[in-house]
Amino acid sequence: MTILLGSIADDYTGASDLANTLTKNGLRTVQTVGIPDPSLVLPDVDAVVVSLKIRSVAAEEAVAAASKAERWLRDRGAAHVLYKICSTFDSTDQGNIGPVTEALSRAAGGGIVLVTPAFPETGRTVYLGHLFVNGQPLNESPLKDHPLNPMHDANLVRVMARQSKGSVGLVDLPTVAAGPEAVRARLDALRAEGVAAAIADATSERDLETLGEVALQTPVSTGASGLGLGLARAIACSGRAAAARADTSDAVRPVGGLAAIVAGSCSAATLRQLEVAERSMPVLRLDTERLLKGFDAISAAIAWAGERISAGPVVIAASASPDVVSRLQSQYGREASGHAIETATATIAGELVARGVKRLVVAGGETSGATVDRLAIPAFLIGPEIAPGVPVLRTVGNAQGDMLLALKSGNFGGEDFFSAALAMMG
Ligand SMILES: Nc1ncnc2c1ncn2[C@@H]1O[C@H](COP(=O)(O)OP(=O)(O)OP(=O)(O)O)[C@@H](O)[C@H]1O
Ligand SMILES: O=C(O)[C@@H](O)C(=O)CO
Repeated sequence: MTILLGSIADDYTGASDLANTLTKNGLRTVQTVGIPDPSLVLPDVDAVVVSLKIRSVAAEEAVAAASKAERWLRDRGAAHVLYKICSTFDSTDQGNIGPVTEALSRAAGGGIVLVTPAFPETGRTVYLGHLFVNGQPLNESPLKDHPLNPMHDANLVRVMARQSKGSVGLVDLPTVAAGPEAVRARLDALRAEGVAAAIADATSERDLETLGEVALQTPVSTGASGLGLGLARAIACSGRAAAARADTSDAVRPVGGLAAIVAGSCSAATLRQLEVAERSMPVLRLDTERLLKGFDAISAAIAWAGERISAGPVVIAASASPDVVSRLQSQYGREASGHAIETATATIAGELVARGVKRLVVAGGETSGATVDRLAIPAFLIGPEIAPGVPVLRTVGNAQGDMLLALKSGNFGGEDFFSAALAMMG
């Protein structure tokens, strides 16, 4: 297998979002969880998205894991590697977008890296280096209250510079609108000034096609699914992708079994989706305060689910509003509370699967990462899209046999996302 496009995603939901975009834009794609074991049989594909869980770990750890994945992808022929970050640029002043981007660029021999989290289909646009989320500047959007990395600055040139050793420049919208030649000329000029990374504006798919065409001729880029769209279309236009079109129908063959939803995302979209789910499904709200005090919330949740799940899907959620989250964090610490709750939600998901759940929806990037690790799933085939950025996934190579999953990024999906997902999972 020769990979036309390699990607390293900093979390698992982001990986499935990207894999969905690449598939929709003509690349046969597989999502692996970490670097696959050599014994894992992968289908013949154009693109591999290696999912890592490195968004919120120490920068050195993120760099080490991403560097290993880059080596693996390059050894399989990937001439371009996209570092998939969140479309809301989730990170802190310590990283990890800057340090990982710099490490990947160094490994590829240096040069300027094009960076854009723009993903207009989900309302993420970048203008004059400022990120907007559904029309609101990042720092005024719900991301200001993110439990792990609250975003307080919409100026990505500044945000990226604070977490990078090299300097950061801007490719502005008029330049992008002028087309690939203008973007190349701007990157050359920035490189001559010693700039190591350039935030690129984009507000439309056309801008992303321009950026994808330019990025594809460089070894590394950093961005969200929008840049993936540009890269995929550039590869498809070059005629290098296999004649066989990406087909998602096989991935949703029925798997039977029970269905459940586990949510650890405290994002505004998830909170609304849970309210709506409460009208049609049993929803258990975990008492996270008691959980952190040592109460066995896991056994209680499993017992609760056991009484209901044979009658239909159940929802178990740790999710809470920003004021409740910040109260808990001030008492137990941001990392400690996040980690303890992720472990609890993943354990609950694992117990539900052990009791016959085969169709599972998980809300939240960190929550999905902990759950997929707990289930030891090595890879996913990409099924049809439930909502922009969220496909149905079919497990590959896991001990439980074929399962269907949906890993929902916190802010993705309409208010009826949960029932829409379950309807597509049979
Ligand atoms: N009630 C709560 N109080 C404090 N923290 C919570 C609570 N419920 C969940 N958490 C933690 O909040 C974090 C939510 O992050 P997660 O990445 O899962 O969701 P998200 O940020 O909405 O999703 P994404 O990263 O895809 O945008 C997790 O660490 C989770 O354990
Ligand atoms: O880009 C996004 O917004 C998502 O794929 C994601 O990474 C959220 O975790």
